[in-house]
Amino acid sequence: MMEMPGMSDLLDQMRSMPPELLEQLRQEGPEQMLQRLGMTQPVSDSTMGVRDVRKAAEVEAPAIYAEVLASYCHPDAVREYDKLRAEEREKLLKALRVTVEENFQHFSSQMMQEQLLNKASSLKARNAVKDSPLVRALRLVTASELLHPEALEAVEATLHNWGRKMPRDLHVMQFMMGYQNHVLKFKDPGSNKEMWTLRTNSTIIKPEASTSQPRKWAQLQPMGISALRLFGVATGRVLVGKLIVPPMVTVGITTLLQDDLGEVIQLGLYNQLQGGVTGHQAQELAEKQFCKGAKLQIAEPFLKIFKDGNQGIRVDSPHDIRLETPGKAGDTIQDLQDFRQSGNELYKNGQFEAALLEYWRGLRACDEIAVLLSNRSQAHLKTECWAEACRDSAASLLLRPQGAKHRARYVLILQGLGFPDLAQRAQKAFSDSSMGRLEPSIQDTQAVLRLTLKVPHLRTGGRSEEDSASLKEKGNMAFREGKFSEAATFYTQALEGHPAAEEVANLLRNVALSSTRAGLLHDAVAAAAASLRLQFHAKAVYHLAHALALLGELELSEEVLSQTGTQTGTQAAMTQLTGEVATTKGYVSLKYPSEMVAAAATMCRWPGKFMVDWVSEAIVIERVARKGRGVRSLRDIAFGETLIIQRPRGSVSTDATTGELLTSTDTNSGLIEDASKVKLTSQLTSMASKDQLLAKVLSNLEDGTGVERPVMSFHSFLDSLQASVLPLLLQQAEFFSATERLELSYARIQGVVNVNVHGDSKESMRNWQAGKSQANSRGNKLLGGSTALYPAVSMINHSNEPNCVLLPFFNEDEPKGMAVSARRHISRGEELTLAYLDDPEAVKAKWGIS
Ligand SMILES: C[S@@+](CC[C@H](N)C(=O)[O-])C[C@H]1O[C@@H](n2cnc3c(N)ncnc32)[C@H](O)[C@@H]1O
Repeated sequence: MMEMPGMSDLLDQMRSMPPELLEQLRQEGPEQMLQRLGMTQPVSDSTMGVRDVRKAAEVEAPAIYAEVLASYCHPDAVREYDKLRAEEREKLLKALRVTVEENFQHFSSQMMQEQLLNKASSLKARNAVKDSPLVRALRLVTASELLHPEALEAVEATLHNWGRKMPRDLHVMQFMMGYQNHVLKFKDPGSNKEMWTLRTNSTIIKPEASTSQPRKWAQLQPMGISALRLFGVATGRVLVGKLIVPPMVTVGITTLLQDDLGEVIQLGLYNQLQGGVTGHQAQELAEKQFCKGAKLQIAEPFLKIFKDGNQGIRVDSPHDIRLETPGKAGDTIQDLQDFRQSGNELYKNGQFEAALLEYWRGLRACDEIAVLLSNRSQAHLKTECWAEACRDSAASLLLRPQGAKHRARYVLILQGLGFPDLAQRAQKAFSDSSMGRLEPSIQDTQAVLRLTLKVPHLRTGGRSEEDSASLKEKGNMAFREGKFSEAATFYTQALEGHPAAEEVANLLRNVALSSTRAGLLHDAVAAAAASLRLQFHAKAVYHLAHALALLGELELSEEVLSQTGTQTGTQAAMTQLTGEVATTKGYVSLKYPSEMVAAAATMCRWPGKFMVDWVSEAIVIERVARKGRGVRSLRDIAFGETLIIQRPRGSVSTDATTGELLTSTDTNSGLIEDASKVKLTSQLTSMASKDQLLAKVLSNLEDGTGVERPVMSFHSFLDSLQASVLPLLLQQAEFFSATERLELSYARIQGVVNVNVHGDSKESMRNWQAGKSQANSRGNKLLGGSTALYPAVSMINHSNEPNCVLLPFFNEDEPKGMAVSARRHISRGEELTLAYLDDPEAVKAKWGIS
């Protein structure tokens, strides 16, 4: 990946420009300014994909690029081409086109900027360049007057070694030179790393099957680098190697992998960092996760030629790699504190998923605490204190999910509590049984939470003088003698006296907070509840009540809050939370009154902190002729009635003037996607590999392939309590049976994003907030904007004369949520519709809807 000159450079240059030139640029507006940056292609201005662009160029391009290959590239590359099958040749020529077009834009923009700075007159048209294969290739997409001879020469120079296999040492040396420049810029305190322009090209990615079944790693046959075939997927094979350089990050991670035979190959790893972080923020994270020395397995690798001309493997789906990072996972107090600190740093940067990984790495090393909790749950089980037993058992499973004894105990306890369906589901999840799916009723899950969370949180009593190990031994002895209550008391004392207990409770509280921020609400509940089994802390109660309220469990949240009492420092926050939960409960019981929603929409501000996913009982998802699924009314709906309230299930906002200008181009379609959409796709891809609930929601959304998705209840599209997550356990794959786990490919998620997300430019959001325009008259998002997914809202089909209206709510410039209201009376049985965009032509181009 090549790094591009920053937009900030241009802005800085503009400040030092002659006034008349500056005025000329201002008058030209942002579109032209972007063109001067070399972005001459059309921009995908909103939410869903554009279908046909540059068809003429598509027809002529292969022949012209075959000429480019023969005229400018090394004979080795031509020989490689000759060896390929027709469809692989086509891909090679497309890869060449990506290099030519992207490098040309890069060099042109560099020259344009230099000239802008040096003399205004250079903006005028220049002499025509001589005809050549390269010029003919670029004329397919660029006006003749924009072809700078210097830029053409620079592109030509980059083609000499394009597509050739490079000797190992040269490859490493070239990489390290690039890395040093990259890191110097990144780590130089003088350079403004907030302002980088980052480009990626997604024209040639691995063709992926649309299956969402987990990959069977054990069945893959190992292979070496020499067995890779250009533009082919090594089906049924796994490449194993070691990373031999530090990672270099722009949009994806570029690094080098060496196999057992000492051969080296470049890797382009996308969507692999926790939370789908990209850009400069990702460098430190990548250095941690993809450090030199890490062992990597790549399933069914795909070999291509990158934009920089190097051969290499591109990986887009997190499920395609397995990584073993060297480093500690110790359980000393210092280790735990280190994990907490590094997690906290990431949390401060807003990298919640990455922070969670650090916290969990620490927590998963806490065997002794897990055993004590498990022993105590066994003691409670014997005395049939099921609720206590359940909480301890779940807490121990968070620390040690694979422990067979811990798992068996959890199943027994659910039975003891009186919930055989839940127990059976847990049994299936833990035994990876392929027997049919079982989803217990949501009422069962709610009931277990009500029972278990009623158990008072343990408050630290007086500590015993004895050390934890001998107290545990005493507990074991009491247990063997059948004195189960006594055993439980000894285990409690052993936990209180354990040197790591406080740190584990701290880590769990941090998990609860980060999980809430990352939208992993079941995880937040589980972690907060577990921390309270080790130590009473008002903050843990707060996190627990907060996550429950966001899940829509308002009464349960109130019950938890009522158990707290007061604690200095948190009382104000608790009082506020209690008030907010009560207010939200009022809104829900009144079905979000239309006056309240309308008043909030006028101000663009949602009253209070909470927005809880909610859908009116008046609407239902059904199959609709020729539209897939849609939403229908079950009764007459009054004008203004609120129908859906939803928080985004993933949302990204960007501002190119204060941050990165990140774009992704698809040379096939000629589209440039903006930063917020590129980042959201990456975020959802990474998150869905950790979060089974999100994976399930995404797998049930349309992805543009024409495959019919099942009719589901609205409930399954809401971020609310879901019965598929076992009580007080996590929404991560390890707590779901292998047959139920979903592994969604990047291509699938990209399709879902194209069809379903809502996006807006910064400019249009501000106008909307100032009451100046409609929210769905989008502007250019390249300079800044937001993209978010609202799964329930995206069930509603489009109409040019819609009967519903979308009301967006913002928190500063971040989308906070969406309301759908009736914009006129809707009769029973009518389909609900929204106008995706105001312009019918744009709707036709993007969704093919006329
Ligand atoms: C955001 S989704 C709406 C829900 C979708 N029908 C489903 O089953 O998931 C957008 C997609 O729905 C379909 N669609 C929406 N409005 C339509 C209309 N008026 N006519 C035909 N298809 C429509 C198109 O396939 C479009 O890509």
